[in-house]
Amino acid sequence: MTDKIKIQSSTILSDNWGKLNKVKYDYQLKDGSWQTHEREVYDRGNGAVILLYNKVQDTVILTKQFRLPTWFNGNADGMMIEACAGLLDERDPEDCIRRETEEETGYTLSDVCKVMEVYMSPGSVTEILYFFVATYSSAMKTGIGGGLDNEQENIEVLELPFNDAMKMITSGEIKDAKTIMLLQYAKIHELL
Ligand SMILES: Nc1nc2c(ncn2[C@@H]2O[C@H](COP(=O)(O)OP(=O)(O)O[C@H]3O[C@H](CO)[C@@H](O)[C@H](O)[C@@H]3O)[C@@H](O)[C@H]2O)c(=O)[nH]1
Ligand SMILES: [Mg+2]
Repeated sequence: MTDKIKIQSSTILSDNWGKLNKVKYDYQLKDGSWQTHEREVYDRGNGAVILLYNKVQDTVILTKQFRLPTWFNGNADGMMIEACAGLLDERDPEDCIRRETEEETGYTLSDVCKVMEVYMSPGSVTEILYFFVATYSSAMKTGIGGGLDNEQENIEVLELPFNDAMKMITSGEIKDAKTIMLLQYAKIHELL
């Protein structure tokens, strides 16, 4: 914790699914002087995301689902193609992403590899996202996926050639940051 920050006040603007606070704080500059800032901070917890890849087939598993915030901001049908991801509960990120993968894609994984931790929107959202990769095969398919009915997820599971997925970044069909980061990670590290 830094001693360059002194919180003056924190006001809850919304406390529902996530918590939105307005925070007033003093921030010490390099020259030792202090400035007063006000920022809104949205806390909806942390998350985990995973790219499933198959070296033999050169394919990846992605998901497709409706994302309301994107529909409000230029995404005509609101559908997003994304790597499988979920919010963390009390379990650790690896346990969570294994469970999320089963729920959303129907695959039960063996080894998973954590590759990075990322603040996805550091100016306003507290979330850290834990990034994983894992190999999959048809033998690991133990369920139908699709997400939980009681969470109204309606997730479609896509199996795509890796090269097609990479081209979909350029074409704009894939516009989700975590998904682009994982596909590029796979390319840079020659996972497939
Ligand atoms: N009632 C209610 N339910 C919500 C709300 N927001 C989300 N939910 C429910 O909570 C579920 C969360 O599903 P997860 O699979 O656990 O999370 P995610 O939405 O896929 O989150 C992942 O992607 C996000 C966006 O990229 C990431 O921010 C997050 O860390 C994670 O990786 C959603 O499907 C939806 O049913 C809300 O405001 N109100
Ligand atoms: Mg999800």
